[in-house]
Parts: sequence; structure tokens; C-alpha cells
Amino acid sequence: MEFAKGHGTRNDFVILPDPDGALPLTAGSVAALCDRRGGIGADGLLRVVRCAKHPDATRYAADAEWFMDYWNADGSIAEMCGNGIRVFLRYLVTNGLADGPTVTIATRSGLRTGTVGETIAVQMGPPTLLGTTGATIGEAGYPGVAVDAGNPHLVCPVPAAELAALDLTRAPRLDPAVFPAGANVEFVTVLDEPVAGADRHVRMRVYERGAGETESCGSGAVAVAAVTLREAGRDAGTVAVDVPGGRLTATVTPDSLTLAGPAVIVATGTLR
Ligand SMILES: N[C@@H](CCC[C@H](N)C(=O)O)C(=O)O
Repeated sequence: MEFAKGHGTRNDFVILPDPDGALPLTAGSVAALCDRRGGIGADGLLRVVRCAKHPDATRYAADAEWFMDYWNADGSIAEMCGNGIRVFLRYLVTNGLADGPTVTIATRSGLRTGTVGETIAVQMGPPTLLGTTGATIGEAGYPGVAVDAGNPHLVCPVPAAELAALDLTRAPRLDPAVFPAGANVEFVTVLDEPVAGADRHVRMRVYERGAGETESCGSGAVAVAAVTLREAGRDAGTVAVDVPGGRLTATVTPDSLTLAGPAVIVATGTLR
């Protein structure tokens, strides 16, 4: 079985081409492939399958050829992955499976259209800011804003000195009444250093549901940008989001959100 490996700002993915949906993927087989010692190693897995061949995507078959079947490293399934979409688009265009530069794919959260160039920009749709809630790490509480970015997020502003010191080796505890299916938790600090072309500049760390601390999370950057702009009293603007793996840029208008950043394929191979 052929595979590829790619990443977007070091949020990394195993890519499995399975146009006809023939692979019997299970939580166990995905977790084994994503295992960094016994498998290929990744934060998640992207199955490249035709919409017409996957039960979660047949309704999109008239509008998109390909479905991003996204799995977290622990074998759980997620609705959305902002870095995964960009890597998925890079894979499609690099392998001649889609004509660029503009490609629409299906996800469990709906159709998404991206533009493939040196970087890849995806129309993510406007996130929904929900109520305030919080996370707990050890004895410390972190108030934040719940955000639906296609998948669930909690955005917690923290001072710069605290951001680097946070222990994200274990999952922050959440209110199960707010997040019955868990959530990705972003901790964010607004930075003073301006970035050309951006209205706001922030630094983010993330604990991803189903993967642990990762070096980047595209949907997390979307959630962070929406919260950052709202707290600045703005309904539009561009936010530069620095993550441990690089920089993402989120541009918000009242009815859209575009996520942009690098996405690369680093290897191809054969599974034994
Ligand atoms: N890394 C992704 C998000 C992947 C899914 C997430 N862990 C979840 O369970 O919702 C991104 O770049 O958005």
C-alpha cells in the first residue's frame, strides 16, 4: 500500500491514497500508523477517497471529487483539520489528482475551497464564537471562549510568561457539559511586535484532541483569530498566528475566514 507523509507548519500527517474507499481503516490501524516509534508517525491521518465512495461524503459528490477522511493520531475521527486540508490539497495537485490552483474538497464539516500556490489558502467559513468556559491544568484554571471552527475549540488567553511554561504533556480538563465530545485547547498571547500585513500578532500553543500537544493546528488558529479580533472590538482583520512549527495567517471578514500557510509533502513510500 502506498503512502505519503506531509506537514503544514509541522502539524504532520500520514496520507493514504484510497480512491475507491477499499482500505479497512480502523481506530487501531490508524493509531499504529501514526505511532512515532512503531509506525510512520504523525499527528493525524488523511485518507484520500472519492466522495462517491465514502458514506460520509456521497452527498458532496456533485460538488467535489475528493473527500478528506480525517483521523486523529489516537484513531478517533474529527470533523475538520485546517492544516490537514492544506496538506491534502498539496497532495492532490502534486499528484495530478486535481487541477489547481483552486480546488474544492469535501470534509465532515462541509465543502472547503483552497488556492494552491507556494503557500495554500483555504476558505474555512466563519467560526462561531460560543460562550465562556474554561480549562484546568493541575490546580490552575484558564478561562476561555468556546469556538466552533467546524470542530470544537477552547481559546484561553494567557500572559506571555505563562505560555511557555504551560505543562501540556497531559490533556487540559474541560467542562463535559460544554464539550461532550472533547475539544482542542489553544492558549494564546497577544504580541506587541507588528507583522507586515497583519492587524494583530499572537503566539499560540495547542493541545489537540486525539493527538496531544502538536506544533500547529490550523482550525485552532482560525478560532484564535476570531477571538483575538473580537476582543479587539473588530469584526474583520488579519491575524498572524505564531505556532511552535511556524506561522499561519488568518484573514477574517464578517462572512468568511481564510487560513493561509505552508504545506509540503516530504516523503512517499510503501507500507508493509
Ligand atoms: N490539526 C488540525 C485539527 C485536527 C483535528 C483535531 N485534533 C480534532 O479532534 O478536532 C488542524 O490543523 O486544524
